[in-house]
Amino acid sequence: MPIATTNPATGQVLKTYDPMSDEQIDAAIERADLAFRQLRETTIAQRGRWMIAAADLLEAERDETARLMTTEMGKTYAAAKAEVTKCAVACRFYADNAPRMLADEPADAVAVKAKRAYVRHQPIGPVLAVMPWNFPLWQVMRFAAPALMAGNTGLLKHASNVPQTALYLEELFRRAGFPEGAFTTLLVGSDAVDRILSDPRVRAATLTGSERAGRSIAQTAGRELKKTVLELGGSDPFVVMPSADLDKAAEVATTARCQNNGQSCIAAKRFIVHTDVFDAFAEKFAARMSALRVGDPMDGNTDVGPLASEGGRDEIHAQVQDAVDNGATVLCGGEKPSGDGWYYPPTVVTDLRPGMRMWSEEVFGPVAGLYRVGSYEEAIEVANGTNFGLGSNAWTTDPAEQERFAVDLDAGNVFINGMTTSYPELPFGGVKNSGYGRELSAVGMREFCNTKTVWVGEGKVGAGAGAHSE
Ligand SMILES: O=CCCCC(=O)O
Repeated sequence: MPIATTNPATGQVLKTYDPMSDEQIDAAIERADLAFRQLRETTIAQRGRWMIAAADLLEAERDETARLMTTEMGKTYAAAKAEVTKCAVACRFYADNAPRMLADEPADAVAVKAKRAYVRHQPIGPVLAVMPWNFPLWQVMRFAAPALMAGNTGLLKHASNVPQTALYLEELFRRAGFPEGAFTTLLVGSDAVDRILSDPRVRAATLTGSERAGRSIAQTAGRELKKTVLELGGSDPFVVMPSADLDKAAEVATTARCQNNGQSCIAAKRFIVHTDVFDAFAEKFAARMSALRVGDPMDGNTDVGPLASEGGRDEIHAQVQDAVDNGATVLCGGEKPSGDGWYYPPTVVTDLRPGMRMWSEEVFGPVAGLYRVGSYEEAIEVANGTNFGLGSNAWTTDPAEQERFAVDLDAGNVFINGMTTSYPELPFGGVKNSGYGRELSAVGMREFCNTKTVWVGEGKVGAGAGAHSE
């Protein structure tokens, strides 16, 4: 894929970039390594001031940055502005909370026969971040803010269709005051990732992307014995039980499916509805999905903009067609529009069965699969009957049932009576083929830290180091 900005609303190529040469990549890794040595000597308070400066810049430049993202990948301008704001909030959150998250943790010195023992969290070095286009600023920020606050440096290999957003990020951290090389954008294709991660100066990698990309990076990291955090796809269930408020559930279901033009790993994708409320929910949901306005993402009245690529649109249409050819029913949408731009209408498909592509694959666009179930047990079986396990939603006002869902849903995130989303305060990640490791919160920040045990003895004969007799 060429490194280029192509406007999904028109299909027009606006700007292209040559990939960096091997020499340029080497020089960037060298700068990241040098910057790491510099950054680890700075105080957390200093890094916090730079992170706050990044938040200030993001807020001041919100509208133009949002326009850039909309032009590169088609999300609505309103959603893009909200994304910039979310990034600024995360910068402030990590500036404020990193001191607490990285503070030494005293251990029980007596129990370990020490004079003093504690756990220290130290940075590990340059981390490669391979990031997707769907939240081009946020996906990067949720890695970069905690990583830089911890004293690591970042090397970003962003998706090839968002090069201008990627370059903006490098500039943002530089202008905020971080040392040269602390955060670098590598304009490279995915063929360069193996080489970069194999470089001994690069200590770890984080990837948000497809299962295929995750397997590839995990293979390299395994060979090189490097830590990885992988956030891969999802086919999130959205379960609706008889006690649920159906109007609210249908409203949130529509947002949960069509947020970001349907292109989110944690978008609800499979709507699993108890038979007692199935018809009522289906009617409300299809009505809301059909009412969404599809169009120019810069227009404030638009709910759903174009998909990011022509290939992405062809893929979801092929998934819908496959279901229809095999006996599924389309309640709304399902027709590929002609004309410029890679638009696709909000679509609801029901009567899905195992063997259909929509049953087992992630659908990355505004297309919902609707499943009828007869009991709690069947709801759990369908919800967990996927190789993915990222987010999940359950709608029920019964407290006992809420507890059961929290335990039984096989996912990294369970949201009851609400939409799955990420918060800087909460860990984010998946199980099964949705990946491993966590981003955000203290858990995410420490993924790229050396959690170091420090044991201090008396240093005298008969006490301290080596005094363990058992
Ligand atoms: O594709 C993944 C989307 C994550 C969105 C979020 O962090 O809220």
